[in-house]
Amino acid sequence: MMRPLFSRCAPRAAAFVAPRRSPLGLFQAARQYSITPEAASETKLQDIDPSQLVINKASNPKPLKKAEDLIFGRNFTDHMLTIEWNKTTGWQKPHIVPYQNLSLDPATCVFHYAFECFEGMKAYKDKAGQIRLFRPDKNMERFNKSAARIALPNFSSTALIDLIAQFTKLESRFIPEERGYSLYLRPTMIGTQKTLGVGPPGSALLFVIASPVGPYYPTGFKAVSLEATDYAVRAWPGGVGDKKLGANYAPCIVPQREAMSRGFQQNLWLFGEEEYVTEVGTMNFFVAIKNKQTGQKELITAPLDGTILEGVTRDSVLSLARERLAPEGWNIVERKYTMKELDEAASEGRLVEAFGAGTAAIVSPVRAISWKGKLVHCGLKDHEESGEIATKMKNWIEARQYGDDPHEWSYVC
Ligand SMILES: Cc1ncc(COP(=O)(O)O)c(C=O)c1O
Repeated sequence: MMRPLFSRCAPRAAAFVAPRRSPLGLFQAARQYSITPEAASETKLQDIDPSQLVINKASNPKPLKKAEDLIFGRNFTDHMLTIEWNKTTGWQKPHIVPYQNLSLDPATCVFHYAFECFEGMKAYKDKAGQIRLFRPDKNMERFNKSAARIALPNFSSTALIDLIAQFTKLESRFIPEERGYSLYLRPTMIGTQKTLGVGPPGSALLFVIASPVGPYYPTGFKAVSLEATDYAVRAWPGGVGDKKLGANYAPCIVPQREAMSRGFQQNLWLFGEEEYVTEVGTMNFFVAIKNKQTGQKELITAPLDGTILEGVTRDSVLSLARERLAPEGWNIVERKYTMKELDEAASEGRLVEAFGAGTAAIVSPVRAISWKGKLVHCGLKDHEESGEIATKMKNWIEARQYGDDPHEWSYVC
């Protein structure tokens, strides 16, 4: 019988460990993650220390699934990375243990008040067989921001990247060699204190699990159609829609199911009376439009105003567009735009293409959007499944993920 993971969980009286960061560093961390100086003082506790990693290997390695049988998020590797935290001593020794159930008291705060945040990132195998993480620093930055917003502890990004790299290397046999395959990594943090009192958790667990995944479009791009949701909102100014909290996701399922029941693959989230376009399902959204006045081509996406997730792919698309499309005459714009504006551009033949952007698919071309009872066509011809920019972006980003285009975004484990 395996030892339950939480036998180590009770806070212990331990020696005080001197802070690693200067007081100025602590203040800056507090500002960066919008946490109070009191919360920042928690960083005086032990930070995550990769040199203390304890590895307990699985005695029964799992048989590998055939690459073509992989279903997203259904199969998991042999191990998991776990790191416990408590408010008395901070982060404990990291462990890599056999993949196993968690044992939690029914009164654990995560079950009652949703103290949970997570990340979604991928590891790729390059032609030389090396394992590469794509922009893990971005995921760690967002993970820390999400955790701080729900009173979970922060940690050193570089320390967790180091541990995720070690964990990923240990699981490398699960990453198929073929192009398009990868290992989806799910860093997760939960509050583990046993209490029904509503307050900051006194203990937490950070764990990372991994699931081998195949190409999102095994037979090439398939453009999707969307339903604009006008009866529910995903996020609002001052809310938490820009954080990757589990609590943001469950309420999105019903509108998504509604859209699917009417034959649309995803729903498009609008905001406010103006019906600003924000995100599509669990992806950021881009549109390419010819400007009405100047005729200039513009690649537009909603700004980071707190109502959309700060997607790593969104940032990659913007950065590549500024590097490679701007010199060709494209204007790259982060601004608010409305569904009415899209409809007008479509009816005047100025809507060139639209696509979602996220880790799962990289880009997801959009054929049409159902809005106020009509279909807004997004520029694809009937026989086309992707526009030019979506296709280029997928190729450019993939080249960096798989190391064909060596770049600092790719972290060799
Ligand atoms: C709501 C939401 N928006 C956007 C994204 C895209 O983010 P990323 O590019 O970091 O995967 C995600 C990804 O999980 C998401 O859940």
